[in-house]
Amino acid sequence: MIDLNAVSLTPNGAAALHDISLRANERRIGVVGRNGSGKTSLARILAGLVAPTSGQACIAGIDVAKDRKAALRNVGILFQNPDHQIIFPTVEEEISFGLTQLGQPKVEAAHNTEAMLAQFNRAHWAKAAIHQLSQGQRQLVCLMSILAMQPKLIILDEPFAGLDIPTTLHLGRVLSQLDAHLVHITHDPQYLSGYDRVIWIDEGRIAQDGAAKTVTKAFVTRMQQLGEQDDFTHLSG
Ligand SMILES: Nc1ncnc2c1ncn2[C@@H]1O[C@H](COP(=O)(O)OP(=O)(O)OP(=O)(O)O)[C@@H](O)[C@H]1O
Repeated sequence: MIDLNAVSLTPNGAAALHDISLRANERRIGVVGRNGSGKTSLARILAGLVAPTSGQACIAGIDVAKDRKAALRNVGILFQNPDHQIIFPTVEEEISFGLTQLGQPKVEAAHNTEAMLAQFNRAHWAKAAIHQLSQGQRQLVCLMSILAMQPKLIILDEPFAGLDIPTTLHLGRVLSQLDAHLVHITHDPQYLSGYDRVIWIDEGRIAQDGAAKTVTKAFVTRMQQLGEQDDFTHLSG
């Protein structure tokens, strides 16, 4: 599913990712790392939203930076802040937009939008004004927009940040039931229990990659050691 070959990303001259090579086919992959370590940069590369400065990123055999249309079919990305993703005033417009981007005629897109809302028992949201929904509800709209497009891989960049406990649990249940492959970026390793693989990114490089339990344990131990030092010298920039 994921094939990164010597990927580097150097926006504005400073490297965010250095020479990352990675092959992965697990269904549930976690990504952890400090602030500024390169997690979001990696997410944007995987989704094809930015092209690597050097190297190549392929998802399901597609170079996602070069073939944007195929990338849209294969990869969905859910950002931490739904407002960075939402473009349209109503829920049905937001969900059907992605489907028309995939080439579905308006009638088909409308039908599939209705089906997606019904699947989440949210048919009554169709005409709702998105700005009147809560952050958790807007996050669910974004997730429905992505799921409607039936991607093979979904990238989650801190999907629970700012959500209350019941909303987090609800979204977590929805995510755990998905057939799609997930790459879940988080600062909270508890969300990665039961995952197939965890990758720890540090200063734009893979610091550790392996079984979820082993990597999250090493990561937490290291983060606690750094926390005890009580300084911010590791923050890049
Ligand atoms: N478009 C850009 N222009 C300049 N620098 C960038 C750009 N995108 C990322 N960077 C830099 O690359 C580094 C990695 O940033 P990134 O957002 O990927 O980190 P992160 O691990 O997601 O951080 P956080 O956990 O704080 O969200 C940072 O030093 C950041 O300032």
